[in-house]
Amino acid sequence: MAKQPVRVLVTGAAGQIGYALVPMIARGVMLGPDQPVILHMLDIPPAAESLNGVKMELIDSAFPLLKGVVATTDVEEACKDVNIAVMVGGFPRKEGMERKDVMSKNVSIYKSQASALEKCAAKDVKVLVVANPANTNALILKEFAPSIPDKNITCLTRLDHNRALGQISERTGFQVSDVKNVIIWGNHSSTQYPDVNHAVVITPKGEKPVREVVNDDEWLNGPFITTVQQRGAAIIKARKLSSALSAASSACDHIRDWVLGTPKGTWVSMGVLSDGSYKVPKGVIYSFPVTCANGEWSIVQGLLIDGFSRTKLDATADELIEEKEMAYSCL
Ligand SMILES: NC(=O)C1=CN([C@@H]2O[C@H](COP(=O)(O)OP(=O)(O)OC[C@H]3O[C@@H](n4cnc5c(N)ncnc54)[C@H](O)[C@@H]3O)[C@@H](O)[C@H]2O)C=CC1
Ligand SMILES: O=C([O-])CC(=O)C(=O)O
Repeated sequence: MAKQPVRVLVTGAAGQIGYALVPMIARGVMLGPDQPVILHMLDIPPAAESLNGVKMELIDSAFPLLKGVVATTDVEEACKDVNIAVMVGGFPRKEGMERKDVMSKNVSIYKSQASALEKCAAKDVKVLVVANPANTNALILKEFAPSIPDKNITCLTRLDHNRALGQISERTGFQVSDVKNVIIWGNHSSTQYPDVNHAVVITPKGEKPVREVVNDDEWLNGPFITTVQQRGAAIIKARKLSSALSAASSACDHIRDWVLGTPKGTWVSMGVLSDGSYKVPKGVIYSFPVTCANGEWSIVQGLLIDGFSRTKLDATADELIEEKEMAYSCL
């Protein structure tokens, strides 16, 4: 029997991530090749014409899985009965800015859209915040949508996770699909900590630790970390626009693994509400290693954190606490 369509909201759908993301969703990249979808697209009134153009292109693409398109500038209409909400709407940073520099513009959007989601979305809606500062926007959304379960509100650090996999693949010559279990800890910002201490490469001789295969701790503890931390800025410098296709692709990875489960023996990175695991302060949305099954994520427990890592986990937590205070002062 054919599955019932899932309603997927994309906010900021007339923007550049939106333009890359909606065809991926309509093709089944996010929810699988047998899952029909109805796309809900929200943008602001000045972008209404452009949003309608995206709707026209979706119709013209004749995607077999796409069972309907709602394109609107009315936030409540956009949120009505949605099962999944990918929150991309907001202002991107420009060259020379840190992600928290767009805080005052973006957190107020997340406060008001939290109320619309709470009022109109399906009760078990799963929310992924992409717009920056992603962790803190997700936190604000959580605080102002108290009836949405905390575990249903997440932010995107999968792009950073995928960037780390890509760097290890480039360095070692192994396929990116043969590298697994890197971790992004903390904030989606330049303080994030890309950690390879538990990562492995699948080689013809079996699984080997990334540290052994790379055999260059100086690179792993220095340029590797800063390259991943600064990759967003490097893309902005090169494109004069922020990452769009990689952000869209990673957003699909995030939701797909959350809904359909992570492969056995593999974890991914997701920004989720801290429960105090790994001595991370409670009450911030922090990126952890997680596995997913039956539509729920769980933080991977019991990983050894050495002194170098401890300092880095704490520094990115401190920044999130500072961002939380800054966000409240903007509201
Ligand atoms: N977490 C991550 O890994 C990444 C996050 N980002 C962030 O994603 C966001 C979107 O980036 P782009 O698509 O490049 O920007 P963009 O400027 O091309 O698109 C943003 C869209 O949001 C719309 N918008 C603004 N306020 C809105 C509101 N209140 N409701 C609905 N829509 C609204 C704008 O009209 C625009 O169409 C930015 O905040 C960017 O920094 C970008 C890349 C990666
Ligand atoms: O860096 C930015 O502003 C956009 C972004 O979040 C990323 O590419 O990681």
